[in-house]
Amino acid sequence: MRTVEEHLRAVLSQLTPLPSLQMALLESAGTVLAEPVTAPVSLPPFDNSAMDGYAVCASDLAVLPVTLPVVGDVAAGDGGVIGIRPGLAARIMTGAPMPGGADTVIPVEWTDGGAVSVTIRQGAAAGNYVRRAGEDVRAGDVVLPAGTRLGAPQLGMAAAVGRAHLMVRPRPRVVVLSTGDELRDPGTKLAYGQIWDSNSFMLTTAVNEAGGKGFRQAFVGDDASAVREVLDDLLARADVIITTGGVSMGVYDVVKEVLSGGGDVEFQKVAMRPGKPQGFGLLDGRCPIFTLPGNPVSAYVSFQVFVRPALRHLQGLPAEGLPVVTATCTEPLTSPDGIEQYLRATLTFADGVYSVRPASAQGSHQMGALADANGLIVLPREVTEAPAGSRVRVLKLPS
Ligand SMILES: Nc1nc2c(c(=O)[nH]1)N[C@H]1C(S)=C(S)[C@@H](COP(=O)(O)OP(=O)(O)OC[C@H]3O[C@@H](n4cnc5c(N)ncnc54)[C@H](O)[C@@H]3O)O[C@H]1N2
Ligand code: MOO
Repeated sequence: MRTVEEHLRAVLSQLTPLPSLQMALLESAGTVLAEPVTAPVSLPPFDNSAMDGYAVCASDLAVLPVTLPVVGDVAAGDGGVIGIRPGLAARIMTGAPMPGGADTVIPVEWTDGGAVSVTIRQGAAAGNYVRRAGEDVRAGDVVLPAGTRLGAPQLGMAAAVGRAHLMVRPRPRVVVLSTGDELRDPGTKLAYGQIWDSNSFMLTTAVNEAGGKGFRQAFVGDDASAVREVLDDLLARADVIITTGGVSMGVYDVVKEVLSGGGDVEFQKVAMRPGKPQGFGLLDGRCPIFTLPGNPVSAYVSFQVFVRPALRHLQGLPAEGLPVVTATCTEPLTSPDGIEQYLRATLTFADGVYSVRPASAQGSHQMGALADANGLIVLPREVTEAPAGSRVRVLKLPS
């Protein structure tokens, strides 16, 4: 049997990051920058007011109250035609350019709010509520390095430095296909022996959580020609395909049957629980395909351990898995020798320390315990026993 590390290495060795392309700003949400973004101008581009009030000369505020004539208004967006000198004030709005000659801003609350002349009750030194040109970003600064995942603040930053398009690596389009004669769509009636397809919904969501673009394909039954037809079809629109089911030792294990022949996909037993039967390859020599086991918990754990790092690699990011913490386990644990075990668990953080409690239900069909968990305890291959109070590694599940 392969170890988890060996299987992951074998998967990653066959993947190359997706080519970068130019995308409009909003479309690029969730993609990864393939170029550094530099600021063509400083931000703010000009000295401006942080408050609605009056632009004045600080030297006029030595004795208070003081009354000054108001020479005019400056609003945000004004081209800055107004200037003042000592003895004068300009009414100014937040974001408006500082008038020439003014060196400080007095908020309207510290004044009588006059339009023709203003009486100022409270003073301030030069620079009060003035936002200086370049105090946020300087022209020429790299504001977003290549390899940044574009979330809301990063898109805002790109827009703030005037970018309408960015060179990015797109979110990999990942199509999830469940297989099995027993499957039916949620919302329909079940006959005895049937179950609702949960894997495709779970994994499509997991893809999105991992930065990919998930698409759920309607499930197919245990029919080799139907599976082959759907897979052929998916080649045109998927960067990655994930199947679930049909890969163990049963006589209806149709995914294995369809993909074993061509040599594109290798089926392996990996020394892990859950998730032992794994398949991976390049369909038609080009499209990565993961054939994950059908048991829902096995499929989910396999996704987090193998598919998540692969999706990151495709986006040119380090092929990392879920974040890991060390926690004190509240219960004694046992594990078969030579198998890496992933136990569904509840992770808590109190007084600066993580504790973790394994779920009592650890079957690979037991979705209840998975849905209730926020962590996976990882027991390495060589560990067969861990007494209560042991320090264990825990993968934090996306929330
Ligand atoms: N003789 C052996 N039998 C099994 C072995 C083995 O080594 N020798 N391995 C077991 C392990 S471990 C796993 S994991 C499963 C993997 O089986 P398959 O990938 O072939 O999956 P299926 O047989 O199609 O289904 C397994 C199980 O999961 C349910 N399932 C399948 N798809 C879905 C879905 N989309 N949504 C919800 N549930 C699904 C299915 O009904 C089965 O109960 O094989 C063991 N057997
Ligand atoms: O490996 Mo199976 O994935 O244990 O249930």
